[in-house]
Amino acid sequence: QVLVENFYSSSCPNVELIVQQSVASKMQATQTFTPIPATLRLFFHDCFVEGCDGSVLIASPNGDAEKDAPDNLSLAGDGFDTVIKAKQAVEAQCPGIVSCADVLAIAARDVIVMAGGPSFSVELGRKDGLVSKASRVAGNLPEPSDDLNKLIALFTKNNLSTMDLIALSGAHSIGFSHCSRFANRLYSFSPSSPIDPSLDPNYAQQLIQMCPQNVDPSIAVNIDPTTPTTFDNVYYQNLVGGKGLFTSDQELFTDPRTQSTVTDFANNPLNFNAAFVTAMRNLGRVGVKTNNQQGEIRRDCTTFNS
Ligand code: HEM
Ligand SMILES: [Ca+2]
Repeated sequence: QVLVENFYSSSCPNVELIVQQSVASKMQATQTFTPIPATLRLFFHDCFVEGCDGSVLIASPNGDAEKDAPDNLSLAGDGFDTVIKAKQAVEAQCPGIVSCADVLAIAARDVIVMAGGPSFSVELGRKDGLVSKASRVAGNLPEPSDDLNKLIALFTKNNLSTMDLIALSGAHSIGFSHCSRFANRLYSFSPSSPIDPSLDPNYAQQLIQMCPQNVDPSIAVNIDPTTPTTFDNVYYQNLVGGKGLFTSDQELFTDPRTQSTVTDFANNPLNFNAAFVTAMRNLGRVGVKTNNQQGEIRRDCTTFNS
């Protein structure tokens, strides 16, 4: 019923090395940063819908799989590709042994390390789920406009604490967002103030420059304007300075319930790292399936076995 760190120690002792090397060659091949944030976000979106079970990886010819849901359309292809390739590398040495859900969990850790974040051991033993439906996504993923009450409620539903919410939001230390996800904060915040007053005015002007009204919907900006390709605690320093990109980010500093933790993480990178590692382990336990009734070891991450 529970995950363990050494789950594959006799059945596939090199699994973590194989995944890490595969992720490294994906990085070599793409020559961009994009696989790193894409893989981390993919893990989050997997765990919050049906649990950490690889359900997000399934491709449907009918376009009705989990990945086809509106909330998942902005998951970058490089994240899927990173996991699918890593699983292929694992299958070549340990066929039918390691789940896609576990490969995704290992890859998510590896990309954090590649971006300069903390390393940690990953609990393993997940089975791959048997359900992947677009219709099961709505309401299970947070929206960038969510306030703290909504965020806490959603994380609580997944057995995650407010501390986990604050720490995991630090993933927004890396990666990109499309303009549409925060444009309301620049142009239509409230009748009296079209620009969200919790935004630093200079940062707001920069965002308006990068994201003019009617901007090409494919344009994306760095979520962390300061150190966008380093996994660090500067995200929290940004929040203190009014440079949280989403309402969901900025709320963590605005709301008195979470402000002191944000300030602590801004000042103490080691406290952030420790909380993040704990929170990633908690995230990796969400809704996991560990027996053969609940799931399978998928051979190809994009299709159920049959
Ligand atoms: C707390 C509530 C959260 C909200 C509302 C949220 C929302 C978003 C949004 C709107 C984007 C931009 C997507 C786009 O336009 O392409 C994004 C990107 C991202 N999110 Fe979150 N997120 C949250 C939590 C998390 C968590 C817990 C993680 C991982 C542990 C995470 C990791 C990422 C990463 C790495 C990106 C960048 C993706 C890329 O560059 O491909 N987010 N998030
Ligand atoms: Ca899932």
